[in-house]
Amino acid sequence: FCFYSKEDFKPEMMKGKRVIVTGASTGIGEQMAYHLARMGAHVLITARTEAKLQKVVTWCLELGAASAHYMYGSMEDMALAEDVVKEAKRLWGGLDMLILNHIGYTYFNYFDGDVEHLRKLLEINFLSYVAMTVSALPVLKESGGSILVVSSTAGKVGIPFVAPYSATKFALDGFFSSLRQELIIENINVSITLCILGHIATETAEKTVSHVMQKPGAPKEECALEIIKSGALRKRELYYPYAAVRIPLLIRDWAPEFLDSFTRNRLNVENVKRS
Ligand SMILES: NC(=O)C1=CN([C@@H]2O[C@H](COP(=O)(O)OP(=O)(O)OC[C@H]3O[C@@H](n4cnc5c(N)ncnc54)[C@H](OP(=O)(O)O)[C@@H]3O)[C@@H](O)[C@H]2O)C=CC1
Ligand SMILES: CC(C)CCC[C@@H](C)[C@H]1CC[C@H]2[C@@H]3C(=O)C=C4C[C@@H](O)CC[C@]4(C)[C@H]3CC[C@]12C
Repeated sequence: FCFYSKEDFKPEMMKGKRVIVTGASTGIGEQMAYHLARMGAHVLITARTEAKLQKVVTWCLELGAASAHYMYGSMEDMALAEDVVKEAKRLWGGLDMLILNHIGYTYFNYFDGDVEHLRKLLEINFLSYVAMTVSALPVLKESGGSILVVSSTAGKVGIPFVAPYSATKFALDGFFSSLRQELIIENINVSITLCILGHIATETAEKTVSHVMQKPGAPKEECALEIIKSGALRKRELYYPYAAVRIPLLIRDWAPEFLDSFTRNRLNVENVKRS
């Protein structure tokens, strides 16, 4: 019964919806913008590099977006985070979906003790997500909208060489899982979907980790579509690729030492030289 009663995703669900996608100049965010455009949504995309955003907007219009706009700047600046939501209100008079996806640059290596890097990364990867959510909640309440938070296996289990990044992703789980409970208690019709992603073949990821991974990452196009679907269906969490993410999570609380050693064995750690 549970299986058959589940609602299916249809692209028409996103037609005319007003969506913000952050970090959409490259990678998974860029692919989400293209999927949304094909579905006939209104999109407002963000990142730091204006030239790349311009190209993505042009493609979105070509693909059939109801409208496509961009805003550029660094998400270290909480004023920008708030301005993006203000711009959506100005353009469309409301908002249906907030997709929080951007991340700041981080290294893949032994923790180097740089606390300032961690502080900056917390601002970009975590605090700006909270700031955007605070600004967007009133309009999302009006529309019965959704918040999608893009996270990672490294935001649920301990993975070596990503200590600062991992900290910011664990923070997202704590904050947004707590907020989700409060929205439910108060009968507020805004969904929160935490998207737990494994290794995805984006340019940044391939550059950063191809030397330690034994297999190539999953396709970014399919990943982007699964994220949109999970938000439209108001799921609590998404696991993509399903088995590669879900199985470690099931092992996590029952055999943590086993998962730790399995993870270390799965990475070519000898290729990581202390920098
Ligand atoms: N790829 C992977 O293997 C995995 C990715 N994820 C998650 O998926 C999401 C997307 O990752 P992916 O597509 O690989 O990332 P990319 O590096 O391809 O894209 C990152 C985006 O964020 C923007 N960005 C970078 N720095 C800032 C900043 N300071 N302020 C605002 N925007 C910024 C970039 O544009 P610009 O440089 O122009 O600002 C770009 O648009 C992230 O949340 C990541 O944690 C999770 C698990 C695995
Ligand atoms: C059970 C285990 C075998 C699973 C191991 C999976 C590990 C190796 C996977 C899961 C999540 C992945 C990281 C991620 O989330 C995002 C980024 C940011 C990007 O800019 C650069 C790559 C990086 C650091 C990925 C590196 C590889 C990670 C740690």
